[in-house]
Amino acid sequence: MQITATGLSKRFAREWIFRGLSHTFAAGSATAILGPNGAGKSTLLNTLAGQLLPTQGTVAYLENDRAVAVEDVPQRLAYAAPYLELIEELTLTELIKFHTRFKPLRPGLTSDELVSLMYLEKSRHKLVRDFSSGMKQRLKLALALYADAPLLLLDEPTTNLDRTGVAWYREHVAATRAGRTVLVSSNVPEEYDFCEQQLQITDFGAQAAR
Ligand SMILES: Nc1ncnc2c1ncn2[C@@H]1O[C@H](COP(=O)(O)OP(=O)(O)OP(=O)(O)O)[C@@H](O)[C@H]1O
Repeated sequence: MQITATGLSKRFAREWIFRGLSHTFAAGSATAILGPNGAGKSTLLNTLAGQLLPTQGTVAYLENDRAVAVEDVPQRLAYAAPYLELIEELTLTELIKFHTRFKPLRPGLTSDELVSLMYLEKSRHKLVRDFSSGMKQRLKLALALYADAPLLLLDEPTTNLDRTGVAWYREHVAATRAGRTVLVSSNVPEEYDFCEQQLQITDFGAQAAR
């Protein structure tokens, strides 16, 4: 899916978070959205995904040369972020079953295979509430990486992951990124060094707005 931002600007109250951002995210490309804490990376991801309305400017989506309406973006979107919560009252098996009703896995991949890919076989019947923070992050990532969705948004993807977890993320993002438009919001090179493009949010930030 191609995403074209034109003159995109977002303001919360009196504060411009970014302003005048025009950029085309080509179908199949991977872009890192970089900037310090609070610079507006998550806000930009959410605006590009159509989850937040821009204050000014537009976002347009194109899939196989056809325009996609913003209300049809969520079904094409897989999103992992620290602020997106898992349903903690469910067991792993229940959660995958529930989640994949709305966001199916890529063709041919079963829920059992997903559990194996996450190395969580022993935790099938454990409540997600009782997972460690690293296990929860691996679960969030796996549900996004292995979703059948052409747009993949990863916000600070290695949050809570140890060295093994980071290596796992890198292996599985490499295995699943082909053909998808990937946006990674990050401060950590090992999260985004596979991205061929980088966008510095501060280039479109408060200073640029003055
Ligand atoms: N709903 C909101 N209402 C008002 N201000 C908001 C809202 N969401 C974000 N902000 C503000 O927008 C700015 C950018 O926040 P954002 O979370 O996008 O930054 P970030 O670059 O992703 O930060 P981090 O690296 O810490 O995750 C911050 O000043 C934040 O307080």
